[in-house]
Amino acid sequence: MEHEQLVFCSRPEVGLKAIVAIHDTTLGPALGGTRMWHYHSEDEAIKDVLRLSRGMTYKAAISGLNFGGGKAVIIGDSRTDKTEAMFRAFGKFIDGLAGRYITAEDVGMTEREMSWIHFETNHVTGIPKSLGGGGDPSPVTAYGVYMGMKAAAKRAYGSDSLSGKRIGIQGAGSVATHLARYLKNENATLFVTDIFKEKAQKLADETGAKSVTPDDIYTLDLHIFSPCALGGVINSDTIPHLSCDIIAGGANNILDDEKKHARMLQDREILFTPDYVINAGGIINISTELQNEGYNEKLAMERTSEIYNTVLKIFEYADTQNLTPVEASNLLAEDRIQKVSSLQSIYKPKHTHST
Ligand SMILES: NC(=O)c1ccc[n+]([C@@H]2O[C@H](COP(=O)([O-])OP(=O)(O)OC[C@H]3O[C@@H](n4cnc5c(N)ncnc54)[C@H](O)[C@@H]3O)[C@@H](O)[C@H]2O)c1
Repeated sequence: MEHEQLVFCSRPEVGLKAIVAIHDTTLGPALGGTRMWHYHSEDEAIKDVLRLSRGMTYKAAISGLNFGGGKAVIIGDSRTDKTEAMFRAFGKFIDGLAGRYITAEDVGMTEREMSWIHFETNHVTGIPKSLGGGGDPSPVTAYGVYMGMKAAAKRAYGSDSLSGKRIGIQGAGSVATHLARYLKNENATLFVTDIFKEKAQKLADETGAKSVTPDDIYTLDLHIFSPCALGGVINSDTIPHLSCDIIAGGANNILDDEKKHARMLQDREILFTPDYVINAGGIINISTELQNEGYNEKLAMERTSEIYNTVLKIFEYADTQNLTPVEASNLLAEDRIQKVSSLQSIYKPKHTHST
């Protein structure tokens, strides 16, 4: 997948085994979260970090940000294995990359760990608001998913109102919770699921959703299916069971095989809203932490609301070029990277540089 750099970090005394992947730094330093997950093997972790970091390159590019794509994974159980020493060791490895990679939160991480990493490096975002950061980015991510979902509804139904729409949310974690609140306020009819039944039930109780089993979410009769758990859930096994008009979710890499499964959805006339476009609120949020003026929530929300227009633009481009939305989005992102890259031959005195 044409990565620039893959870094293995090991400190057995504190249980740290981490991998950092830097995919592309044409637009700027590689920005992307750290995921802590109980991978079954190193191979599985490598595959995940390679895919996720590539996704970040496209996400930053399509969102108009001056950042490249990177991601890190820590192999371990986020419920039992976390220690201050582990994350400080990780912070030292990040610091060693001297700003080529800037980390943030992802699945399995909280502000507490970001603060531990911050003890050792400044190349970290998503630190608590009390320390000048933006805190947990998931509320902004959810807002972006909501905006992207509305744009998809506009495209499919001619109106972006989600009132009365039957929407299934997979995963009852951070992004899903904030998303469900927006959807409840619009009077959507919600269904939620999680591998931890009590999490799904808690969200259902709060939002008036119906809690369903993890298997049933794929077969429900829905207007919109919103995967907000892990990647790869739209695949050759699940696509034949789906009964929905739109897929618009916050999870990364929702399609198991991007090309093949985007086509399969197109053939079934299911509108797929590219995940990395609509879940970009998180990176947009943390990117404002890196400005000279510091974190700016209002600006983050304003920029995230632009996801609505970006999604409509992608659908239009896909139409005119006879592409799937994912192909269209990838081409638009690559086009921006290429055009910005071609500007590097213009001489610019160092003191005028800005990010
Ligand atoms: N947090 C952010 O700001 C952000 C930004 C961009 C993308 N994302 C992506 O959104 C997704 C969710 O992120 P989050 O921060 O809400 O994570 P989270 O850990 O808070 O929530 C994920 C939830 O999904 C559940 N889950 C896992 N596998 C499942 C399955 N097969 N069926 C049903 N439930 C399942 C987990 O139990 C958990 O409750 C991830 O793919 C993440 O990469 C998050």
